[in-house]
Amino acid sequence: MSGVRAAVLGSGSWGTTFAMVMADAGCDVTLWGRDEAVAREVAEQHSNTKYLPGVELPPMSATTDAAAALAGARIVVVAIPSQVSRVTLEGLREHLEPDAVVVSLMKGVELSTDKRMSQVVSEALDIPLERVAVVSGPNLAKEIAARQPTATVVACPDEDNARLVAEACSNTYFRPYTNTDVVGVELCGAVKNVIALAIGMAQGRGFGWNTTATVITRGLVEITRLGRALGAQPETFAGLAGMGDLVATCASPLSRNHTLGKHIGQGMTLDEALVATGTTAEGVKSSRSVLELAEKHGVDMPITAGVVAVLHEGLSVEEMARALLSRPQKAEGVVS
Ligand SMILES: NC(=O)c1ccc[n+]([C@@H]2O[C@H](COP(=O)([O-])OP(=O)(O)OC[C@H]3O[C@@H](n4cnc5c(N)ncnc54)[C@H](O)[C@@H]3O)[C@@H](O)[C@H]2O)c1
Ligand SMILES: O=P(O)(O)OC[C@H](O)CO
Repeated sequence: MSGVRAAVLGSGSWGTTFAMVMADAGCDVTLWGRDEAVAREVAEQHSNTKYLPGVELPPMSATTDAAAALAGARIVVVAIPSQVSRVTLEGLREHLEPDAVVVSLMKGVELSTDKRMSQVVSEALDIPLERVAVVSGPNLAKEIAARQPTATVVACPDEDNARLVAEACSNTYFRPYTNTDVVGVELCGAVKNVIALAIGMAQGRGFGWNTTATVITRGLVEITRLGRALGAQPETFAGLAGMGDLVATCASPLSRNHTLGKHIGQGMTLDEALVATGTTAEGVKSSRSVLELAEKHGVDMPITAGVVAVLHEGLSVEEMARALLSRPQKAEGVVS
């Protein structure tokens, strides 16, 4: 999409990779981050060795000046940790162009409000939800930065805006599909991180593929159950943002949530696991807000509850497994 001005906020793994995706799609991209050295390296040396070692980036601008990044930007992409997005975006609101479409790449649910990231973006920037899109799918940044083929979902209530964003990130290795089910796509992205933590815990404890397949499948049931209670479309859960991302995140050692869970399963404390994993593992905090959201809507999410209990309440992985398997027998299905 030749020449469209885009700003990407967040110069970590996914922000830098998505800036690369859009630049390779023909956009005129400026990457914004807090770190002056990273911005200089991206702009002058076409690399970001802290987050994407060994990757050669296409030419793009990079700055720590948010006003400069946002000036003239038709598309603004947000790729910072979910829990700091509200305060960060409130500080940038005055620089947003009046016609800008804002894209959330974040896969989390806000603590204290239990809001999805598109809701947080809309409130923090004071723009309608029709101008907020979300991108979610099986999108491990390091594989995409190596220009390996993948697909994703661009969801927005306004189909024209979904198409605008899809065109702006469509290139030879990245294929977006559009969708209007923002609730479903966003919940898939946030809750799969919690399920990936559970699978990492199981694998770290030494459990094999039967356990992994069980947790993926029943995890998808939990995501679907919550999504349906919140008005999502059932078919979203079988798509790229649902099953697709669950498979990628739960199978790959590149997933930070999976890796952190594995450290816990191998016996580390949460603090030790956070240090060992580094960068953002959204599921650690979002597991609590997802569980709260489920409780508010009367939705049963036993795997999510188990993850919260292991991470934050001192339950062991063995105790979590026993608790999950000792629940009353029932028929298989999404609603049960
Ligand atoms: N990495 C992936 O493969 C991937 C893929 C899809 C979605 N995501 C999602 O994208 C979001 C960002 O993840 P990431 O992988 O880029 O994380 P990251 O840890 O690699 O980078 C986060 C960036 O945000 C910056 N940051 C942190 N606090 C900030 C603040 N207060 N103000 C401004 N900048 C701040 C950090 O300096 C860093 O540059 C997460 O919600 C994640 O779930 C990541
Ligand atoms: O590294 P994770 O666990 O944040 O997962 C990255 C992406 O969300 C995978 O699609």
